[in-house]
Amino acid sequence: MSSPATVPETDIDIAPGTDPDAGPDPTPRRLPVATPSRTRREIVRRLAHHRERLTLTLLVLLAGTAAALTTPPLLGAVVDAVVDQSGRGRITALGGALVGASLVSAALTYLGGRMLVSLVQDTLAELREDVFEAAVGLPADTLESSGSSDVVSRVTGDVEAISEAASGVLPDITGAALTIVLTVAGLAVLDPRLALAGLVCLPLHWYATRRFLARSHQVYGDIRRLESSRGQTVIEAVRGAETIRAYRTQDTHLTELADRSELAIDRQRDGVRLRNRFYGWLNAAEFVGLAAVLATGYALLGQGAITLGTATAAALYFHRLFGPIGLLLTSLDDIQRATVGLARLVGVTDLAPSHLGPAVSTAGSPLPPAITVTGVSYTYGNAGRAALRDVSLTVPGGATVALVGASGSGKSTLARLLAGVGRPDRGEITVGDGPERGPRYLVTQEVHLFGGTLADNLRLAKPDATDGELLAALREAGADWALEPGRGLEAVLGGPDGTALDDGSVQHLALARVLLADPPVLVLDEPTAESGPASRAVLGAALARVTRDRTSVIVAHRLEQARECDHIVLLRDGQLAEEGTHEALLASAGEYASLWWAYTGGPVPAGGRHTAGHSGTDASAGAQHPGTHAAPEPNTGVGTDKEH
Ligand SMILES: Nc1ncnc2c1ncn2[C@@H]1O[C@H](COP(=O)(O)OP(=O)(O)OP(=O)(O)O)[C@@H](O)[C@H]1O
Repeated sequence: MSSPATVPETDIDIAPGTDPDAGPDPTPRRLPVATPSRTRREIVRRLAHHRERLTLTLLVLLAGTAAALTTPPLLGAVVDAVVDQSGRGRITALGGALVGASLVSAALTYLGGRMLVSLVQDTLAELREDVFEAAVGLPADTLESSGSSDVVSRVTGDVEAISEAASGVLPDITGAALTIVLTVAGLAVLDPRLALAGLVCLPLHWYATRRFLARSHQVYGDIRRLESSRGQTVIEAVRGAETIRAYRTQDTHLTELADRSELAIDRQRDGVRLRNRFYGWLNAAEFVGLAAVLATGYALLGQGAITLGTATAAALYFHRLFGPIGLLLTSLDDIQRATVGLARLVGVTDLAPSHLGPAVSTAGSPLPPAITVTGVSYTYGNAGRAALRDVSLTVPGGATVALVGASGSGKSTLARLLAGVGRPDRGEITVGDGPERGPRYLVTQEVHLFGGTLADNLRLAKPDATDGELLAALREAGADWALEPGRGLEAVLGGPDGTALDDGSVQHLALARVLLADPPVLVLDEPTAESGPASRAVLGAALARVTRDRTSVIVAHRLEQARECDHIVLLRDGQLAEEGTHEALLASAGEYASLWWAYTGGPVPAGGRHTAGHSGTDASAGAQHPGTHAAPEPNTGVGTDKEH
């Protein structure tokens, strides 16, 4: 596979080039937005899952509308009965039928509306879940480059817009659409000429609607993007409040926020202007249509072609259309907003791994997959220098490979790419026979603990794990502290009343999560870096158990950790400098050997020097001058650049 496809093979657009917020500040690359046809297909596909419910709902609504449409002819019949002096009995019977039809219509319309809302809300809930799932699974670089508020605004603002449209206008517009169709049919039954007269308003409706839709899609899309961009500015300012205060750049940030708010407000004003013009056109169309029906009715009555009751029924029918047509067209506003929201949600779901290509399947394969890295280069967006340059290596299936090298040599960057977090600018990474994406698991030293119990934190990795499995994983990960009396799976972690865990314990928990998730490929970035010497030994043993039977890559800060691995890769300045087994690398007397002898106080390789006897020497510390075999300084801890 060549360089990464940022957008999958589904037909989705990156937000249009006419990005209105390209004004005050270049905004981050946006998450994709699905095209209208892709959005339609997705909605149809999702509704098809509820085919029976949908059919039943439409039938109930149709029956309700049909019942309502019996009222104009019944009223017309009352008029004729009065004109013909048919007697009180007939008029009373017609009145009773009118009341009955109205009650049946109201009951069925209410029931159909409730059924429709519940159906749409269920479908929306499924979509929302998929969006969350896709967002959580997005590579960090996609999220970083699109700005976190983009995702946030999609799962809040967009879902809200759709939800409002679904419960507010959708039942009404479905009823309105049915009413329009049945009313025109009713008019045609009364007299086709009356129906034709009513239809003269259609060209005006058509013109106004097309004009409105053509512009409003763009305007509403712009509004949502501008709001998301404004949100991003606020989030960034809150996150960086300390820095902003330290550098006294509050004014700059406030100006930027004001600029973005101004842009959003301007575009919202455009939206209001657009709507007002549209409503003006609708009123004009209704005036023309009713005038045409009344004039035609008057002419036909004059010729004796219809009765007064029929003319009355026709006028009432047409008048009944005002409401539904107006409602349908004015609801286009909400529908348009909801459609824009849907396109943005479908755009995110299309980024889910299932849409990006087949996941690597290890089913049926006895060995965990090998990882092949070919000519991989990577540069961070804001950095001038490449973090990785043309790196190629192979991790055989089931092997454990250590990455070592000076601080900043690219170990963490390579680890992230190997774990599928971010994609190389050039070159490719394959896992087994599969593409770049696959079931890989990354553990960094920054293990996140969520509020909740120990069991909750473990079940993140395997939601259906039994208590027995959780305890077994903890035991195997060396987390004996968790099994002590008074602790246990229900111990609450974090918070004022919760159990505080030290760094080593948190690492145990991370390893237990790996055992539960049981991934075929595991990438561990500095897994024991934060632990003290005693717990380091326990963690080291646990690490050996965790890496067993999987393909593992470990960013090894301590050389004794690297020594335990099947293969060692030394990076220098973003390039692969040395690789081999511990013994082979010592024999070659290169940089690795130099670091090792410095650490253990053993022989000094030719041309090298070392400071002997550091306990716990960091494999990356001290080697700040790429290419030199300078001995490491005493261990000063782990690399400091943790901005990944
Ligand atoms: N988020 C980032 N943005 C820009 N540059 C970065 C970022 N993260 C790392 N770098 C740069 O990329 C290069 C490789 O960094 P990386 O963290 O991969 O090295 P490392 O060998 O893991 O270092 P350490 O042992 O200190 O963690 C360094 O020059 C670093 O400054």
